[in-house]
Amino acid sequence: MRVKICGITKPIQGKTIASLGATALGFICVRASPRYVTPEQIRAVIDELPQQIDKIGVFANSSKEEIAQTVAESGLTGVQLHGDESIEFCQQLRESLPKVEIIKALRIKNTDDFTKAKTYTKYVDTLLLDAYHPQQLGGTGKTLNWDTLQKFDPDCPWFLAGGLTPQNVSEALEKVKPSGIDLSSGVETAPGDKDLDKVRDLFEKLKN
Ligand SMILES: O=C(O)c1ccccc1N[C@@H]1O[C@H](COP(=O)(O)O)[C@@H](O)[C@H]1O
Repeated sequence: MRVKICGITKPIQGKTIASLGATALGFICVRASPRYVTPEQIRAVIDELPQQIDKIGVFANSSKEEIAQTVAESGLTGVQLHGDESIEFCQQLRESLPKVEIIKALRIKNTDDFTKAKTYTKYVDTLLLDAYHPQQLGGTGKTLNWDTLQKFDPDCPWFLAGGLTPQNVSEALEKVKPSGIDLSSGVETAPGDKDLDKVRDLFEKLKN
């Protein structure tokens, strides 16, 4: 199973989290977020990482040009679209960045959003489901209702996100069978500052 730890800001934390077992690290490219990092800061983290780990930039309603420029400057291998990006936008971005993994994130408000999520599967590489919050785009610590996700089985790989912690991840994975999980605020001491003990605890829980 893929394990993505998101909201990395510090090279030493990125390197340690990769060595603990993360398969992907995420970098917030949304300026309004307290976890925002510039392309130069992302590059400084990526320079310390093993080649095989996925390096995902998180964007929300950015232009294709801005995304492409950030990818080129930083060395990202994937982009997570966490805003209101349309199917057409995802399709065009995939054409212009054919070697980059395109992940469409959907913030789930009600069960209609599962149907909406499935309409993207042909046009992206991966889906990500996060919890809806009226004021914040992500990194909210809010969980999805995992019971409603038991039958979610799209035609492409998908990440479960939203409020996952070392304490609740086992319960989530008993109920839901995603291709990967994504954690941010559940393994932090403060926004953008990862708690390495919590990350260790997470990987211990995932071994069982
Ligand atoms: O983390 C942020 O600040 C953020 C800002 C804008 C869009 C997405 C953001 N984070 C994403 O939120 C989810 C879940 O986070 P959490 O585990 O509930 O804290 C995760 O996919 C992050 O990539």
